[in-house]
Amino acid sequence: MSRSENPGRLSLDDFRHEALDAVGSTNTECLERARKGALSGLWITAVRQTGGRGRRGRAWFSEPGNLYASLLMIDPAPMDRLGSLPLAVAVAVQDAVSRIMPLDAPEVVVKWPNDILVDRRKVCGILIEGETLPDGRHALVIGCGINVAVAPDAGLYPVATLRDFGASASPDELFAYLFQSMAETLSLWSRGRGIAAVMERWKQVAGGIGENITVNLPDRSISGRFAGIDDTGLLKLETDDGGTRLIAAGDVFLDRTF
Ligand SMILES: O=C(O)CCCC[C@@H]1SC[C@@H]2NC(=O)N[C@@H]21
Repeated sequence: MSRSENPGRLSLDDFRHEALDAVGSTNTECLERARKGALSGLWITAVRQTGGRGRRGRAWFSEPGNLYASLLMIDPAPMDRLGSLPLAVAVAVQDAVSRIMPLDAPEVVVKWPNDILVDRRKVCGILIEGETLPDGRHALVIGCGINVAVAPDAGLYPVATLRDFGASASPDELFAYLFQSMAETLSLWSRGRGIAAVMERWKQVAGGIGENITVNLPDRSISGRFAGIDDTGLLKLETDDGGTRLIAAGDVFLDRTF
């Protein structure tokens, strides 16, 4: 397929990086750049953020020592394919983090859809935000906060730093791996047929498949057996009544060690 038939398709050459010292939020900065005409593939990193944002409107600890990085994408895929984007991002982050971990460290595991865990503790938060630009294009920003050296307690999940497991890489060194893995993974994902390969990789690095889990939905919690994901990245939950529910969004809690 030519680029004109699929304008969102990314190639490795589209990715570039701008490093800042302090910024309000790297996600906000990317969205502002998009409004001024920036193209897909722009990474903004910052040593610290003065207004770092987490999911559900929570603040995100953003002092120096951790990695704060956001990637801008413009119309990366048709809307019906975007549900798999958070899982593709998780695949790339899992790969980058794995590369800086010592060989004897516990495995780096993905918890649906895109939490990154080591020893069942969260080491990275991912916030994907989007907006429609005045010219009708859709900007998406993928924001990654990785606990390299500091792990503030978020209350919801146990947390850890990569240093806790003996990783000595700096935020800049980790970013070099993230830049590479995100470019490779998203270039593949942005070609329609590449999604299947990325979803297969997600299953290989996922924790808890086959185990009992609880999913907190906005209005209630449901428990069941985590039966994996469908082709579009939806979570398949087998419930006690014998049915299978497909879940698009929710907070997953693993009932057991994996
Ligand atoms: O709540 C979460 O788990 C998501 C946290 C995402 C934090 C990152 S840090 C870089 C980017 N800029 C922000 O303001 N948030 C994201």
